Amino acid sequence: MSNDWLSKQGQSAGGGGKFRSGFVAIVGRPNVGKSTLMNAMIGQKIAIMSDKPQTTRNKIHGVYTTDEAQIVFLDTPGIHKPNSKLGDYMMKAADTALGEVDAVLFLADVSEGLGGGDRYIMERLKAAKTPVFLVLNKIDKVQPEELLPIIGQYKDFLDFAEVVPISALQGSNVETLLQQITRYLPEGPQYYPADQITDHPEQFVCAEMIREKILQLTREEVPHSIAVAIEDMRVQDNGVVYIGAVIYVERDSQKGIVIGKQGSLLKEVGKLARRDIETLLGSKTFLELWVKVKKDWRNQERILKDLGFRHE
Ligand SMILES: Nc1nc2c(ncn2[C@@H]2O[C@H](COP(=O)(O)OP(=O)(O)OP(=O)(O)O)[C@@H](O)[C@H]2O)c(=O)[nH]1
Repeated sequence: MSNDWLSKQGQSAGGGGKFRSGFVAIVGRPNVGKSTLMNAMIGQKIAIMSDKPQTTRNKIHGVYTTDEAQIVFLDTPGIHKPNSKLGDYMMKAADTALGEVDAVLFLADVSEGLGGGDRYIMERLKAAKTPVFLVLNKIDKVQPEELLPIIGQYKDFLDFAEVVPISALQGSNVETLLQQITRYLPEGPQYYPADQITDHPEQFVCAEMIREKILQLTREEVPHSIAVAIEDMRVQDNGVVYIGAVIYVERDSQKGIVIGKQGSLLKEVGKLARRDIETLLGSKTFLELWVKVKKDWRNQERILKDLGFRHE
């Protein structure tokens, strides 16, 4: 099955004139709101969101298109020091993203203050030749007069091309941010059709939606050792999309938690995920879920590749 099996047909590119386009990376330590911002800008749920750190593991391209410009966003994995092979993959993906872009959005959580994680990332950004924006998120959590001194702390560390305070959750200043980014893009073609919001295969997005529901419904320490693989995805004769997905956990005890009493938790995961997937695909969906134990999958290269983690 090809990856773009559900992709919409391309539209004609955005003509000549002064059309601007380019690639923009979003970096920031875990939980600063990268996925929330991506969703606020693109206006559709494409990146997994949770209140647990380090859940954005793959690069997700979100594409924002207007009559004048197209911005292709790379949602980089949370940058952190690698402690397993999975960490290695994340670091490489992030570095690749930084080398290819027209601008970098460094997202920071204004309510948490400048921490070691922020410094670590800014240190790496110092080497970047591309303009770096300081995007201070979660301004809804602080008083306006607190903002300026905080901005000062960050500016002492790095020379930012622009500073834009926002609330991704409430959508404040997100429009301004998009306008500012557009000013930094070169003249260029429309890379993607206007109705395309992500160039990731729908399979990946569906798997992330399932993962998101598990994270929401399990309060235990299970989530970090969970991966979801879509094994089968096809349109049936009756027009219903069939999806078969396997949830990988590391231990039998985790399997029990994910399944729940008499399958209750898994059933709820399926119900909630199906709702989101139907909205994404715009068609009725039949979702079947299995839970399998794969010991220490995070350190097994082959399984990582099967699950779609790749060096590029
Ligand atoms: N109050 C407030 N909360 C926010 C805002 N933006 C994001 N959040 C919350 O912060 C938490 C983390 O947001 P995510 O978008 O998942 O963060 P992330 O940076 O993508 O996290 P990783 O996937 O771990 O890299 C969620 O609970 C969001 O609802 C904001 O502007 N204001």
